[in-house]
Amino acid sequence: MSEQFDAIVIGAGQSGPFLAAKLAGAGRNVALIEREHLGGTCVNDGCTPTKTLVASARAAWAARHAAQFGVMVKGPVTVDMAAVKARKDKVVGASVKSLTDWLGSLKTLDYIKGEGSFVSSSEVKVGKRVLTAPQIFINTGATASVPDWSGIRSVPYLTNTSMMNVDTLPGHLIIIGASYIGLEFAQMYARFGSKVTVIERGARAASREDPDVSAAIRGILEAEGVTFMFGTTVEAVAKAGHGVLLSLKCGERLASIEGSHLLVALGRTPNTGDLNLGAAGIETDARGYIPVDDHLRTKVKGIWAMGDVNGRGAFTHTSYNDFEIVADNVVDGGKRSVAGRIPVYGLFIDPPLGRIGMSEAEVRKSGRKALMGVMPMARVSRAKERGETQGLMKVLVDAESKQVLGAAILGIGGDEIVHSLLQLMAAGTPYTTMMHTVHIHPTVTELIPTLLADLKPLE
Ligand SMILES: Cc1cc2nc3c(=O)[nH]c(=O)nc-3n(C[C@H](O)[C@H](O)[C@H](O)COP(=O)(O)OP(=O)(O)OC[C@H]3O[C@@H](n4cnc5c(N)ncnc54)[C@H](O)[C@@H]3O)c2cc1C
Ligand SMILES: NC(=O)c1ccc[n+]([C@@H]2O[C@H](COP(=O)([O-])OP(=O)(O)OC[C@H]3O[C@@H](n4cnc5c(N)ncnc54)[C@H](O)[C@@H]3O)[C@@H](O)[C@H]2O)c1
Repeated sequence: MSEQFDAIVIGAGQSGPFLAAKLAGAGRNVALIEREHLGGTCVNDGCTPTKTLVASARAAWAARHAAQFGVMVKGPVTVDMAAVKARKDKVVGASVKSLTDWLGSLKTLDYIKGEGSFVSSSEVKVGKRVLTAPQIFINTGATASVPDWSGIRSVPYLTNTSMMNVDTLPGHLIIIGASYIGLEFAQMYARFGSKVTVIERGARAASREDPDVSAAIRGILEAEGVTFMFGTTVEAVAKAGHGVLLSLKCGERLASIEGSHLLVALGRTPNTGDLNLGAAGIETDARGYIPVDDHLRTKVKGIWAMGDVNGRGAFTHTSYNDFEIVADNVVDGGKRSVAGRIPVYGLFIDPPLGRIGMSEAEVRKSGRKALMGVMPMARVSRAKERGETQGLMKVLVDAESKQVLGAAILGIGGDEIVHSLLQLMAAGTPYTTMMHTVHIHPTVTELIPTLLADLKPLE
């Protein structure tokens, strides 16, 4: 006998729990199915713990550089990795608890621990239970991809998930992949005191960024002792003592490298393999994502897909925005759409990168007439006063409409400051409005009008 609900949510990532709560708040009977931890990747082994660790790494950096500010720290600065992990666990634990308490307080929400899989387009199995509902929402997220290199299964490699259990200092951490995950962990562990080598098959770090931004990111990390090996792929992996030995190919040249720990950070695979989607009549695309329309509906009536699993975003804020769109449409009778969502994200190295809209490369490819301004952070008073002048600011605007097309702010506060340009973009306000507004001194944002006053045609 199946159990009847008004709605079923599979996966408790960054949209599922909020949608389940919204539906329950509207008086609907909802089943929320989660096989691991409430809050999914972001809370348990993604944003929250990594940014907590980044904060510990920043404290280590500040203590080591205190003398440069006239502050004397006696003796060598050491990092207690068990205490770092305990602090991280506390922050994560509090977040999971508050989510658990909140969801537990909702009377028509049934939280079911287990793995959900489709039996038909209106039925989902969890353990021995079969649930049925006219509306089913998938929010199953993604997991670290693991390559099929020879020997990989015989070594204790790490992913972003198992990294969360590390409570000792790796002697030499080798990271494969120089993108968001690899770069954040690289700087963090270099600051904790590990030797860090990053291996990347492409030619630069953060290759989705423009070459000047990539080069500045590389410079920041190299200055802190991180070694990069570009144009390099792993051929095989083997155990070596307590660590790992990697056989590498750098162009035509063969090489090897030995490390105490290996972190694999080369992308994520959507969690669709366990859902038995065929029973619901849903097919994934070639990379395993669930195709959706602009309202996040799958091709099967009554089934939606939100978050990383739909391939329309790969961030917590995009997953949460998926919840807002679906909730508005399904509960409040709205017509919101994902079309036109401005791409925004941060890279949380220190100083961070804040990114909105199009890159220079994307603007060039679009062929439109544009203006661009670039300013090194070394020109910003606040950066000089703080003694942190690495990075650059870059803004692109449409030459005719004067609207902001995109921006990259790599520097102190870059992740926050870039939002001022985001609001101009969202409101369709010409950049000249910001140029003519008085800003607070001394801030980083006060230099954006100066940057805008010096825009040059993109040749
Ligand atoms: C190391 C790291 C750092 C990150 N940092 C940031 C950051 O700073 N900012 C940012 O915006 N994004 C960041 N991200 C990305 C962000 O974590 C994800 O985009 C975000 O979690 C959205 O995921 P989601 O809602 O799609 O699902 P997820 O958070 O992945 O959750 C999906 C949930 O579904 C469950 N599940 C899967 N299959 C089933 C099933 N069959 N039955 C039941 N349950 C199931 C899983 O157990 C999981 O709990 C980071 C990611 C990583 C890995
Ligand atoms: N700050 C943030 O918001 C944040 C932080 C961490 C993760 N995330 C999310 O997690 C997702 C995954 O991040 P990621 O860094 O794992 O992956 P990614 O897909 O962004 O980058 C993977 C990198 O690994 C390289 N690579 C792939 N195969 C390789 C190989 N065999 N040898 C050497 N290099 C190889 C690629 O060239 C690329 O540079 C991102 O898309 C992002 O959405 C976001």
